Amino acid sequence: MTETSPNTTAQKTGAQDAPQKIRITDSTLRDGSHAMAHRFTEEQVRGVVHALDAAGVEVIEVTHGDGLGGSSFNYGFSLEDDVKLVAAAVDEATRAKIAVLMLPGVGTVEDLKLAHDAGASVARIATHCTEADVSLQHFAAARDLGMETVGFLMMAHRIGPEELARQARIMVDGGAQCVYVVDSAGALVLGEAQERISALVKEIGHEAQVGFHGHQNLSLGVANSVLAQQNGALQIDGALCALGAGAGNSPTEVLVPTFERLGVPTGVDVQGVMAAADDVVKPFLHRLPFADRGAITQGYAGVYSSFLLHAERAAERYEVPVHEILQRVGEAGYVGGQEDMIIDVALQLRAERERAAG
Ligand SMILES: C[C@H](O)CC(=O)C(=O)O
Ligand SMILES: [Mn+2]
Repeated sequence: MTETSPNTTAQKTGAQDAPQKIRITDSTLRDGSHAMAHRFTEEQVRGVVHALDAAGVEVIEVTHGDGLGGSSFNYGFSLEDDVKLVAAAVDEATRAKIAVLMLPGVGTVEDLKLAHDAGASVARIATHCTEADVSLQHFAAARDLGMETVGFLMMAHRIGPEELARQARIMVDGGAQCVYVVDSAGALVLGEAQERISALVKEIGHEAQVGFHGHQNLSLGVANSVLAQQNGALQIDGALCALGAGAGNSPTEVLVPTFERLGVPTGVDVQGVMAAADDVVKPFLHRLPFADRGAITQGYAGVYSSFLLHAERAAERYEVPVHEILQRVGEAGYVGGQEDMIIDVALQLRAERERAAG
């Protein structure tokens, strides 16, 4: 069975059978880019890739937090060019595949080609959970380039399991070999993650794999990942030290020993991945991802995790509480790409406060 073979074993075997191996994708160098305000250096990228590769992590994602082409005024400028960092990661890895993320419209097929030329071999194409159809030409291009393809249905809490499964079907018909339930807001609570994974496995599991990408805003990233695996997910995302948007991602160094204790093979060395977190990532962090009031509000109100730093900056500038901004952003239902609306919300709150003060 190849790494990207469908979930057939998960569907056919009984509970007593040995669990199928899952694949961990580490997103420290992509989702973690949000938490680092996109300031990763080449030296940091090399250090993280070296440690993850040595520990046996099979896929390492390296891109601006908002994917290829994300370096911009709206999302935040990268310190280093994405393609340069991808090339450094490819150079450093001895066995891991290097993945890139792209959001159609933020990045283009041309960006994907450049990343592929630099050695990236996995294309993760992300859309809002209701917009899978915008990914079709990008899956086709990635397949033409010979890349492995993964679909990312972001903000998966916003629609029900059956509708999400229909969107996953669109991605698979377009060429995705795996589709992820992406809990961008860290808002899915246990059974809600489980139901979405089950619906996708039922719809696409005989043709493609299903994955889960969690955020820790309600501290459920690891628990939701376990439930995802138990319901047939074969690809799980994590990040060292949880480095990711909002309160961060499911920590890779917690996922690996947890799955080992559950008897689920990951192929990753427990001590190696714990050392990667402690010795390589922790020393360069200015702040550890943490479920503070802003991040918890994101999980509670269903707000895109990547909005956290944008909201914190607006809160400071317009002197309004960050959790109030995020609560309003959640009520308004803004999605990735609407970062500028955070300023609008902060200005509204500020005006309301001034009116109330007379
Ligand atoms: C572009 C986003 O950061 C993708 C992601 O990791 C998520 O939605 O979560
Ligand atoms: Mn994420």
